[in-house]
Amino acid sequence: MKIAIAGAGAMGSRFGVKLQQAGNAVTLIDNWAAHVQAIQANGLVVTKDGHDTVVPMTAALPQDVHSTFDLVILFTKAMQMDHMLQELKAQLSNQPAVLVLANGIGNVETIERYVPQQNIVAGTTVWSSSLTGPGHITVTGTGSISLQAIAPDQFHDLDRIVDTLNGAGLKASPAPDVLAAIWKKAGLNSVLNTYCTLFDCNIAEFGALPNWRELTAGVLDEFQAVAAAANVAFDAQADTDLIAAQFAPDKNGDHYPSMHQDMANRRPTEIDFLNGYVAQLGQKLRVPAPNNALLTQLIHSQEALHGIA
Ligand SMILES: NC(=O)C1=CN([C@@H]2O[C@H](COP(=O)(O)OP(=O)(O)OC[C@H]3O[C@@H](n4cnc5c(N)ncnc54)[C@H](OP(=O)(O)O)[C@@H]3O)[C@@H](O)[C@H]2O)C=CC1
Ligand SMILES: CC(C)(CO)C(=O)C(=O)O
Repeated sequence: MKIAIAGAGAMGSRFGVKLQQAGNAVTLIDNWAAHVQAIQANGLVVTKDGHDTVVPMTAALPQDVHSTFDLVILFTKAMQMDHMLQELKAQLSNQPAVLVLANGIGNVETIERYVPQQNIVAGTTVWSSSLTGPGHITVTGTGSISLQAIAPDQFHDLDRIVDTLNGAGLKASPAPDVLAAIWKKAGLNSVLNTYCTLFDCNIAEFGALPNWRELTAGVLDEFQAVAAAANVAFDAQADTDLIAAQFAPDKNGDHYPSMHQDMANRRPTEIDFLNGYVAQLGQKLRVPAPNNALLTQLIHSQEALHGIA
């Protein structure tokens, strides 16, 4: 398959390598010029278990991409997605399938402004990765992907996408209810990303806290109440189990969540698409979500203290 990874930071690069190694023609597209130039000049450096591998890859700034693709995988941050879609309008006019696996709630609504519903596939992933510097990622653990077409009756290529991802060892499977899957992942991120950032710890260290279950329930019980009012299926207990499954080192125990990486790199976080989204929706639906509102304020305060606009 001819695949564009639009947003080739930590995750986009990790997925790009795996898809290329499985025989796909992959182009990494990103707006960070130093990152693109480093890959063009030296290849992408992937550090795993202390060993570096250099992978030659095609990388380009969005304005320098002139080919068309069968599949565009969107892996920007939630707040960069609109801009990336605008930049790729010419490529999107060729009607590729567009797959989004970025974290946060509300990405599909952004994509629908540029891509017909029948071409959109959405999902979530618990793979992880860190962007260590321009042209350099560090990876640990393994993960999986859940995905579904937004208009399943009109999209007939899901099996091909699932097979392509699985051919690259990415462990993909169709989700019966994609909105429920997105909320489930957002619940996990609203616990792990937010607390690990505030406590400056990795996922295993959060899991070792004696009160991790109370901290988790404070977030997820509110998610469940807001989800019920919004007619979205959400099970706080199932999400707690998914969170507990991340603590092992061969899963995501050694990983510092992407929000922690953003704060460390002095970059804006996705908090408004996670706890902040649920706090705001709760306000609109008259379902109180004070813990999520407070956590949103705490992260924004930390951003301000770090000088992040
Ligand atoms: N990292 C992870 O383990 C996981 C992340 N996700 C989700 O995947 C999506 C993509 O996240 P992720 O891959 O972590 O994103 P990254 O932060 O690695 O990269 C996103 C973009 O931010 C910019 N950027 C990042 N770091 C720098 C820097 N130091 N200097 C300049 N620009 C920089 C680049 O684009 P630009 O120049 O255009 O700003 C880059 O494409 C998000 O929704 C995230 O929540 C999901 C699962 C796990
Ligand atoms: C915590 C993790 C790895 C879960 O997959 C994630 O989504 C992130 O770092 O943003």
